[in-house]
Amino acid sequence: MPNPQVIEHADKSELAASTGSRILAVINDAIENNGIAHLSLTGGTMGIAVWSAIAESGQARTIDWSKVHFWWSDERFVETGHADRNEKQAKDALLDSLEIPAENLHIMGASDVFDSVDKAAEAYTAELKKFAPEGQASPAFDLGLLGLGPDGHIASLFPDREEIHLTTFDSLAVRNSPKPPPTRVSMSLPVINRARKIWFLIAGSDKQDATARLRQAAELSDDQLTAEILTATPGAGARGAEETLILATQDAL
Ligand SMILES: O=C(O)[C@H](O)[C@@H](O)[C@H](O)[C@H](O)COP(=O)(O)O
Repeated sequence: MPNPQVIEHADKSELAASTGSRILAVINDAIENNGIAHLSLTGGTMGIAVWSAIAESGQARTIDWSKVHFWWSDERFVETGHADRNEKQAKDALLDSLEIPAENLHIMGASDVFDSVDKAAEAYTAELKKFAPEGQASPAFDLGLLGLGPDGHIASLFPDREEIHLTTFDSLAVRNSPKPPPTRVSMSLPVINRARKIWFLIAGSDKQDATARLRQAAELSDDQLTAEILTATPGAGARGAEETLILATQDAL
């Protein structure tokens, strides 16, 4: 896999606007080449800001949204409609205003739908499998978007814990998350990495330390990424098959 590349942006709004345009270009390409696009979304400030930027730009109308599938790399296990839900934030920012068939929105289970977070995680593993090519456990995403926490986490894979080391293509239940809310569902790293492109969206000076660690790891080949590096900075393990971009604001670098 090629090593991650850094692209610097002046500020959050430039990062959101330019990433929004890039996302639409990836979707167009995927539809042109394969007739379908699979995107894996993230929550977090920038993860939502890109959808608001697309909404403001008016560019959304250029896409046939019936051909686009939305997945989430993690979700908060709270009830449907709760303001903490990553899917709710993305819907409010843009998705609800588009003509997307309900079956294209692959939403991780909410606490009013599943009586345990384990069942919500199992259901997502099954949903991924349903859309996987023959012999695979999940679809290959055309694009996976990721935020990076100030501690170096991605999705709900946090430092100094076991989850980042899971090697199966599953979604997993996360309890006692250091970032609230405490109960979550997350894709495992192998599922996240089944992506042609992975883009980190990173803004703000509180991300400097984590971004520096990510950039250090970006110099390493896949074989050099040790368990120790992954434990300290889970984001270091995320790499797309064709491309990994660190799209960041100046103050995050
Ligand atoms: O569920 C979550 O909390 C997010 O998916 C998480 O992984 C987020 O992307 C990062 O924490 C960055 O968030 P910010 O962009 O808000 O700093």
